[in-house]
Amino acid sequence: MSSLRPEEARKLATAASVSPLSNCQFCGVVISSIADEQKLEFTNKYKGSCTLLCSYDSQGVVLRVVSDDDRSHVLKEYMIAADTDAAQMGRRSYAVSLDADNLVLRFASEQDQQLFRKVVENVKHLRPKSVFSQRTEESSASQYFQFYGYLSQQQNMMQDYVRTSTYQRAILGNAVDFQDKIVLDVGAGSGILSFFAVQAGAAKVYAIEASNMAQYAQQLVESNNVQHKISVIPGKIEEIELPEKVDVIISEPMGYMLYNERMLETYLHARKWLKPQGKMYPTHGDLHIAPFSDESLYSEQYNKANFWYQSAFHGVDLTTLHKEGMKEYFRQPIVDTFDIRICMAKSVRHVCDFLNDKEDDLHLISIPLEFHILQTGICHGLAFWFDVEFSGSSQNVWLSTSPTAPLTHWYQVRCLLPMPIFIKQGQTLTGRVLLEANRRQSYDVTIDLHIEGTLISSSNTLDLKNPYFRYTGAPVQAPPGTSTQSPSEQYWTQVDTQGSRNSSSMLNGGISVNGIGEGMDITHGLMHPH
Ligand SMILES: C[S@@+](CC[C@H](N)C(=O)[O-])C[C@H]1O[C@@H](n2cnc3c(N)ncnc32)[C@H](O)[C@@H]1O
Repeated sequence: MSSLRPEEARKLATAASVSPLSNCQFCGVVISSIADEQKLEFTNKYKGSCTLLCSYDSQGVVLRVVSDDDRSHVLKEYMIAADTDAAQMGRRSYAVSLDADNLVLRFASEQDQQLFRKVVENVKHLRPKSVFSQRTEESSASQYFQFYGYLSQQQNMMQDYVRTSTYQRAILGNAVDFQDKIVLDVGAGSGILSFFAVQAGAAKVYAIEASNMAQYAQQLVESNNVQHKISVIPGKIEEIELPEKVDVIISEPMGYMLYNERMLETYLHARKWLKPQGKMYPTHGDLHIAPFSDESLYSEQYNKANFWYQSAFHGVDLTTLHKEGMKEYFRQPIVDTFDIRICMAKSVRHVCDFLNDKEDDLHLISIPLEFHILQTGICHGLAFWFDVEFSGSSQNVWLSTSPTAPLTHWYQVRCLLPMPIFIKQGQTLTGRVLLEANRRQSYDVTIDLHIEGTLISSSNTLDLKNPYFRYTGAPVQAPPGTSTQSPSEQYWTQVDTQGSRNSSSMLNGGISVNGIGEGMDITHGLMHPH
């Protein structure tokens, strides 16, 4: 029989996310001490069963033992501290060394034993590591959540008009999926998506945010008077508890090249809270991959590395580092935008199904490639972009980061080959992209390309965590060599030369235009020489 009140049990179960822990108690506990360690003989320490009263203080947990028959006075007081030795014994018992006593606590139920274990682990900081902390270096996580704790970073995303408006349209355009529903916002940030869910009629939104932004989200919730609808829960999705399952999960977990930040895993993890037939907004993501040709990008990187090719830089020979310099530059994925006509073949699409894919499917992603080359040229690497789709009951909405769509803060990403390959129209380029997740919340990206029927191949491994942000804001240039007509003639054709001819003849006829007229011979100035 458990004496733990339901709300206390819940708090203990969520020990990792609730701080400070509240007090709790276990009754019906039989306490034995080890009489003979060799023979594993136990003697009852106290007559009958006892109640353990646990209360937290700064040093750990104070454990008071009272008899179940007479609770009026404390039989013994122990301290469970970080260095307390403790171990589970079977399903209902726990061995613990407290002061000079080696005790075995036999609990009334398995559940009690498990909850007690959480109490001990929490004190000892031995609580089982969450999925998130298992896969993430501590330094990476703290830097990551510090970044998202800045209002300016949330603002940066919120001000991506294409992104934010598309989310709002996807949610409001499918209000039927939100009306009176329970919603989970994974990585709520400022809470903007939670507000959209409320606008669409949600009954309740759980907004989970691991960074300090959770406090600001709470302020926005209160100042917008929706505290009865939006419940901000600070913490990581992998570590928090919800009081109920949800109908819809909303999130914006996409990083560069879709997978950077590894937040998609968090999004998939959150499905443990989704009711059967529940909805995911967005529902799936498509990663597009295409071979590209861009000599100017290639030579820009190559020439930067050539700095290390100097044999007398201020009198110092740098050339020994040239190879490493080259490697470093070519390990950086390039983040910027481009004209899609640099792509030499139709993109290959790799789908991530947010409703069905498993979290660990994203640990190693292998994407086979087959491109049918549309234009002869030098392939300098692979270009990547992604789209996500919100499959709603009323309508499907797409958010695209394609070079053919309006620019977003995800731009596009290109991975260069240090050794580009010449390929002809009609040839087939095969190979694969391998995305290997790392503990820095990112991926090592290996690209392998091979021209079918030849011995020509090229490969590279890049570090997605350390991209080169190349975007300058300058308008995208058409790739050289794409004009099939005279651009000069094309320009003048679209200018209304006929209109200016008409006005000049009117001037010749003596009619004043804009006050310029009689007596002034300006006709040749208005005429086009043909
Ligand atoms: C790309 S931002 C999106 C913020 C907001 N939903 C929006 O659309 O403007 C992702 C947010 O998720 C949070 N986040 C990332 N991983 C998380 C996790 N495991 N648990 C909770 N929050 C997380 C980050 O701190 C960040 O604020």
